[in-house]
Amino acid sequence: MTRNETGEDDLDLTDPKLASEAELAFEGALRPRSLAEFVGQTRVRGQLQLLLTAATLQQRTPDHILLAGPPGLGKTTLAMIVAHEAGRPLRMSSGPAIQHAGDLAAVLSSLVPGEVLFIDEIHRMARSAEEMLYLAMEDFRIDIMVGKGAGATSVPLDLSPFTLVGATTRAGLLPNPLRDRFGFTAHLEFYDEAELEQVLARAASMLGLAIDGEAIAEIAGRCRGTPRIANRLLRRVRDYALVHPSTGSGRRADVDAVRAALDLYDVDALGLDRLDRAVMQIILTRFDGGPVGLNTLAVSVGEEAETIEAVVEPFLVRIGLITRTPRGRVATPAAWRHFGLPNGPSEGAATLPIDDL
Ligand SMILES: Nc1ncnc2c1ncn2[C@@H]1O[C@H](COP(=O)(O)OP(=O)(O)OP(=O)(O)O)[C@@H](O)[C@H]1O
Repeated sequence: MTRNETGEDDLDLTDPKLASEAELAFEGALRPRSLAEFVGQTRVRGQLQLLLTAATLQQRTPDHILLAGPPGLGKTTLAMIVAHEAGRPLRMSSGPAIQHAGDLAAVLSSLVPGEVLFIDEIHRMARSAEEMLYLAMEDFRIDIMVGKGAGATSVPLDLSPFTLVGATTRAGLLPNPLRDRFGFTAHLEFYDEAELEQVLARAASMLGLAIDGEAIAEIAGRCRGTPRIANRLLRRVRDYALVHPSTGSGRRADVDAVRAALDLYDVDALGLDRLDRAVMQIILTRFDGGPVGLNTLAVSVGEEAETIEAVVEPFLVRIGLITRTPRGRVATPAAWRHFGLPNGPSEGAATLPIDDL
């Protein structure tokens, strides 16, 4: 990924991970501040509301919370909301920033009573820090090692009570002792189109962009069930409206503007981007529908196997374009249809263009 002169990254618009500083600022402005404003995730919202209200009634710090789910679904936003709703300060950190137990000790020992500590990507924290966190979460205490070698002693240090909110895209990578110490785990789901339409309508009004229901629905259908991608696509639509003003103000976008903007950025009607299409074209044309192994696919499209496995494949499976079999990935009949090929593996496959691989 490269940084262009406007400070934005040249990125795939449909990459659910956070991209640039410009996007960070934009997201900050759009984040809902309360559970009531937070769209969708009804079950998780209800669970969090109960947990927070019970803690308030008992005048204690809320239990530790683990937020699990794919990138861009609102984990950071929910952590901020938890602190806000509980009326407590928030400290933000992340797994990659905690590479030694000492890094964690410095954060924990400086927390004020009742503070909410958010650790994003908690599965990437150093193992030694994880072990320190077990005790901190359970007893609000840590043991600090003083000295080295045979003369080293451990000195206990009491901590202020705090609420840990951990976020992870890979809950399975967390060791059981850590997972078990969270009082509640929220599993965030992809959003349906009606929910994404609400996210988009709210963001459009905050951006001062007049956009009708049909245009919003068009974006909602292309954003992979992910609010971050929805907001990002909306931003490109707003750019398009500014550059191609249909009403003179440049603050109005209709469905034609949405289609033109998203076609320009290679995001198709199902939300597939260039990489998704490249993967599908390899499976459909070069391997006549599959099965194709992950590494073969990665080499064929010139991408890391990890990216194919973590970003491309889950989406293609979720929208029913491929299935995973023990022998590899196989295109479904819906995939043949989406790419304009009548009926599964056949001589027709050879006609599919592979020019943008
Ligand atoms: N339920 C929601 N309602 C409205 N906006 C939302 C919702 N969920 C997420 N968003 C918006 O989507 C963007 C991304 O959300 P957030 O940063 O919380 O995702 P995340 O799950 O923490 O992502 P990552 O795993 O990459 O850190 C934010 O701008 C936020 O405003």
